[in-house]
Amino acid sequence: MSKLVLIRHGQSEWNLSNQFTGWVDVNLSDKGVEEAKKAGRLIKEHGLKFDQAYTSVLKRAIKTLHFALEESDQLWIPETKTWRLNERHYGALQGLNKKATAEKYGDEQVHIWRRSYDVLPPAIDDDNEYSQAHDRRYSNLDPNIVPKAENLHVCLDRVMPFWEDHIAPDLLAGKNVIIAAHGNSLRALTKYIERISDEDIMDVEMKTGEPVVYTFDDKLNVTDKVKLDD
Ligand SMILES: Cc1ccc(S(=O)(=O)Nc2cc3c(c(O)c2O)C(=O)c2ccccc2C3=O)cc1
Repeated sequence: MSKLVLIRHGQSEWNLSNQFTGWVDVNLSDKGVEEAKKAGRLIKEHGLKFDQAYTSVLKRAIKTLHFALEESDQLWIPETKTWRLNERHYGALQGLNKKATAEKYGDEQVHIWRRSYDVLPPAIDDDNEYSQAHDRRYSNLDPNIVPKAENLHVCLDRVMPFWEDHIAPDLLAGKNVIIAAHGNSLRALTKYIERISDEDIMDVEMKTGEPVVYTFDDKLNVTDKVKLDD
C-alpha cells in the first residue's frame, strides 16, 4: 500500500490580481503562504509521512511544498523539481488580466478557449517580458520542448512521462509521495488516476492549498481518496 498527496499551490500574487500566470514565476500571496502552512498542519494531524517529494520549477509550488513539509517536520525528505509539473503555458496571454484578454481577443474567442481541450492560445513572442525563452532554468531542454503556448491536451500529455518514469515507480515500491504543483498539471494526474474523460476533466478543479490523499494497492489501483480540510 502507498499514499500520494496532491496539493495545488496556495494563492499566488497573480491569482489575486486575476492575471494569466502559466510559466511566469510569481510568488505566493500572504494568503497563499497561510494556505500552504495550513496544509502542512493537516498533513501532520493526519500522521502522513512521506518518502519522496516532487514539485515544479516555479516558486509558488516549491514554496507551497516547503511550507507544508516544514509544518509537518519533513523538510528533510528527498525532493525533485521538474518542468513537467509546471502549470499550463498560456502563451501570449501570460500577464493579461480578464479585462485585457477580452479587449484584445474578444468575448467569443475567450469563450472558445475557456471550453476547449485542443485549441491553442496565441504563442508568446521571445521578446515578451513574460516569455521563458531566455530563462536559465530551461536552458538544458531541447528548445523545441519549451512551449510558447499549450492547450490542455498538450499540457496533460507532457506531465504523464514524469508519472510513468518517477511517480508510479515510487508508489509501486511502496513509497509515500507528496506533490505540490499547479491546477492543470495536477489535473493531468487526477485525470489518469481517476480515469476521467477529456470532456469531464474540464470541470475538475482542485482548491488551492487543500491536500488530496490517494491510497493505492500494490497494483496501483485507488482504494481510497480523501480531501483534508478542517
Ligand atoms: C485572467 C483571466 C482571464 C479570463 C477569465 S474568465 O473569467 O474569462 N474565465 C476563464 C477564461 C479562460 C479560461 C478559463 O478556464 C476561465 O475560467 C481558460 O482556461 C483559458 C485557457 C486558454 C486560453 C484562454 C483561457 C481563458 O480565457 C478569468 C481569468
